[in-house]
Amino acid sequence: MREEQDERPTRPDRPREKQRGRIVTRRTQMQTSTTDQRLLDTRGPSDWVHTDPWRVMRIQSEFVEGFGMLAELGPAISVFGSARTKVEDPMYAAAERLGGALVEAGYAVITGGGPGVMEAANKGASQAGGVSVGLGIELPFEQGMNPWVDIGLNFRYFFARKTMFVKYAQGFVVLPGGFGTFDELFEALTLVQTRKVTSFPLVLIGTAYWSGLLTWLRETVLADGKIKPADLEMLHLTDDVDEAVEVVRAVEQSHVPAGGDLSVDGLAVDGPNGDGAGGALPGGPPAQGPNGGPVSPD
Ligand SMILES: C/C(=C\CNc1ncnc2c1ncn2[C@@H]1O[C@H](COP(=O)(O)O)[C@@H](O)[C@H]1O)CO
Repeated sequence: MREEQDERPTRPDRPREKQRGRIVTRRTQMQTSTTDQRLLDTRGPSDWVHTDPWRVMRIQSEFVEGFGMLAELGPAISVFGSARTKVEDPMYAAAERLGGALVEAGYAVITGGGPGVMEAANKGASQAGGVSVGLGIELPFEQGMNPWVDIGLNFRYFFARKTMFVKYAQGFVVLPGGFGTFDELFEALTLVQTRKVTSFPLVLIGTAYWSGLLTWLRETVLADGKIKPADLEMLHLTDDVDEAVEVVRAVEQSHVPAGGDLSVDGLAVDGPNGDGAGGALPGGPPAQGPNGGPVSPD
């Protein structure tokens, strides 16, 4: 290995010095060991592996591996939902159908790689002959990847994993879930609302499950002025797996920014009340961009 630390020739008018990159050291600050020696000498204390600078390297490696694995994935949709959904639950069957339908529509399916809805969506995707991706997370109660993940990567850090869900997907479809699912949904909502991502459909499957949340968002959060009417239009609510896939396709093919008018090619992307308004919420306002107009990509 090449030595990064050069000792400069001594000049009578200057103290001896060593240079490490752009750092110059002299007198007591000059290290006598070389970089290679310090790297290869394993006899020192190992506390450094628990320090933040070292963690930064591990975090960086998660981004590098994630980007490397997913960069050539092609169009994909991230599917979220409860890790606790049982095989007998109708939502398991819905997630399985969704995985297959997304593959038939030309998408890879990305999940958290765990049990429940994740497993079902991976199963549907894999059995349909598509690309079934699992982005697992290290948890205290380790579960391992579900058996239907065909390409998997395990993460230590939630935030690195969450970047992959957004960066390599064209949209999210979210089935009933708990805190983990809410976290993923609300992160996406924030990213769309703040226009960090554009043309990003967010579809909720399960009207009975999600209606209470949507009512609260409209009657409390919106009524209290904490969000704008158009913010609610980012969400599309349905019970129909095929409609969920159509919403995703319509947004992607039209490249209409998320939150924009989703009426495309005669497909009125509709709320559950079938009023053709394009809004997700019963009685919600008609679809338009967050500021009443289209959103320009960065
Ligand atoms: C809690 C159980 C298993 C945990 N295993 C998980 N594996 C992978 N991803 C997970 C897991 N648990 C949560 N997630 C992520 O959050 C979402 C689901 O969370 P929820 O609270 O269950 O809604 C999911 O989309 C994952 O990304 C039980 O067996």
